[in-house]
Amino acid sequence: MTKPENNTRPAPQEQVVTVAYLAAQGDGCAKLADGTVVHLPGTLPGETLRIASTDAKKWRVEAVTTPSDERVTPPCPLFERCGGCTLQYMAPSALLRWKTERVQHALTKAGFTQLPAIQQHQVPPHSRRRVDLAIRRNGKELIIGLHARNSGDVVDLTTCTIMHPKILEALPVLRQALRSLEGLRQAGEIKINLLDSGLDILFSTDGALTSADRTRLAALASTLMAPRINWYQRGSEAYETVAQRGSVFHKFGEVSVAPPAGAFLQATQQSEAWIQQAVLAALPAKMAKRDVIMELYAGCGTLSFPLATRQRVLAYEGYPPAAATLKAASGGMRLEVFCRDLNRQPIMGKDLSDAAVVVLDPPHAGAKLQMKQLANGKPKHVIYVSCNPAALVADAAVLHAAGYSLTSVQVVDQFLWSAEVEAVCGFTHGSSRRIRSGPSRLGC
Ligand SMILES: C[S@@+](CC[C@H](N)C(=O)[O-])C[C@H]1O[C@@H](n2cnc3c(N)ncnc32)[C@H](O)[C@@H]1O
Repeated sequence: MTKPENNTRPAPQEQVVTVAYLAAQGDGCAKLADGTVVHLPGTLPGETLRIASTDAKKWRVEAVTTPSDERVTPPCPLFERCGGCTLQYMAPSALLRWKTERVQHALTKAGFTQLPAIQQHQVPPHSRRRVDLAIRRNGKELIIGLHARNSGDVVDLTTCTIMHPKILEALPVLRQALRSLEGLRQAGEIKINLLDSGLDILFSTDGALTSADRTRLAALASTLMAPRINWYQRGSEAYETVAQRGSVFHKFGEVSVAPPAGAFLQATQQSEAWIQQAVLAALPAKMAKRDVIMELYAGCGTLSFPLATRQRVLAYEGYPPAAATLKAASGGMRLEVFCRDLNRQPIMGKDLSDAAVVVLDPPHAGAKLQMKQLANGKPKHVIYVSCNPAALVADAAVLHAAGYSLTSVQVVDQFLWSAEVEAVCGFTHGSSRRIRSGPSRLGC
């Protein structure tokens, strides 16, 4: 018997649309015939597309009929599957321009209508020195990689266009060694930091390590010449060192620090230098000997040590191991370190007003409570390092309302082919100094 035909499914509708702009995550946005805006991932401004839908809500791209000049062949063979570098079809120069526009848009939305010339920087491929990957058992295989697009599956990173070669080369060795761990039942996570002392590894498993596992991990540290491997069982707060074969250190300029496992570092060595230089360049030209810089969200000292070469610095950090690292390395410098949760206990306005400059580099969510206090204290200069344009809108709006003007902006694209962007913004209170506005300058 032949199956009756299902005539209930509607025929797909088709439309031809033109992409007008990119949304925050880089999806192309186009208007349908009825004026509705649709998000079309994988498309670029100016492109003409044939799109189709069966329910008038979800539209898919059938064909890019007029591709943009800025469309390129994605360099990574895993591009279609891996959820990591979703914008690889965009020429790097277009990507940097778009990220710069996002920062400009954020500052304009915050109220700063007159923007200074923006210096831009972009890291090259194969430079990422800090990765956070998922581990999965798949039969006899072990997968280490990033989540697939729109799914919880993990794509094995057999290659990668962003990772530093030293991390990429370690992955086959890690797969081989972690596969044999009895404590790894189905899943785990691994963070790898490429420090000056070598690979620093922090990983988790869903089971307890056996003594045989610990022997295997000691051998793994030797094979990778990794000075340290730390481990925790999922759900546990604390990690432990399971292999240590040498000292762990990382240098910020002349200063050597011993970062805790999984420590925050800027994504690449080059972008770290650009961010440091941008912060130093945003300092006022003249400072008195007694002037103090207050630094909030200091981490292990990426900015603290360069700043301390200029002035006395009071640095605040909320993660105790990072604050301890910073403190341990601060000897002999004009640097005092305080461990403080700035969400619970922000520095009060009256204390901030004593600082000649406040430098802050908050996490992704921004610094809402701390900004209120900055607006109360009104220190003369504020240097804000942003990793999230949405948070920048809110935080910079507080400065605008408090009477600050924007004096410098540098954009650093350190997460190539993603929508992430860093910006270093200098603000001055009550400045009547006219800023030089003009076209952006490419500084990379
Ligand atoms: C974007 S990182 C910047 C670190 C450092 N400036 C650097 O460039 O390496 C943000 C830092 O803020 C710290 N942090 C996050 N939440 C905090 C809080 N509530 N109070 C104080 N510090 C916090 C994190 O531990 C992290 O070190």
